[in-house]
Amino acid sequence: MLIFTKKAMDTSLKDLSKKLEEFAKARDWEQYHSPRNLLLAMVGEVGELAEIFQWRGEVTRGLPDWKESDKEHLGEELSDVLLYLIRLADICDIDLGDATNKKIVKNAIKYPPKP
Ligand SMILES: Nc1ccn([C@H]2C[C@H](O)[C@@H](COP(=O)(O)OP(=O)(O)OP(=O)(O)O)O2)c(=O)n1
Repeated sequence: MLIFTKKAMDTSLKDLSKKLEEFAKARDWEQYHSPRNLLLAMVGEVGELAEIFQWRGEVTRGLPDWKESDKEHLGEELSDVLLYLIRLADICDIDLGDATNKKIVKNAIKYPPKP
């Protein structure tokens, strides 16, 4: 049986997409959210994400040695990348959930599991 936490159940790509649309509308920022601007903003956030790992050497899964504040920072930068990605997909009229599910199927055909 699959058990979801309340947090996970409450959040879908569509929910996030709607929140981002409302966020942009409320600030009259839709004019800035063009595909190219969003792509550049996302790449900028990927750079900030990379900075967190820069010079640390290899990192153990689960980040057991990291300070809570560093983990929080990581969560924020991951979120920034995701938010711009979702917004970019939305502005380009791509259903990201659907496209991702299709890509997972395609990947499974291209890379079959070990017999
Ligand atoms: N025109 C904009 C500007 C910001 N945001 C949202 C999406 C991101 O989640 C976040 C990015 O904000 P900042 O540009 O202030 O970047 P950071 O939060 O990374 O701040 P800093 O660069 O100071 O660390 O705000 C947005 O949707 N549209």
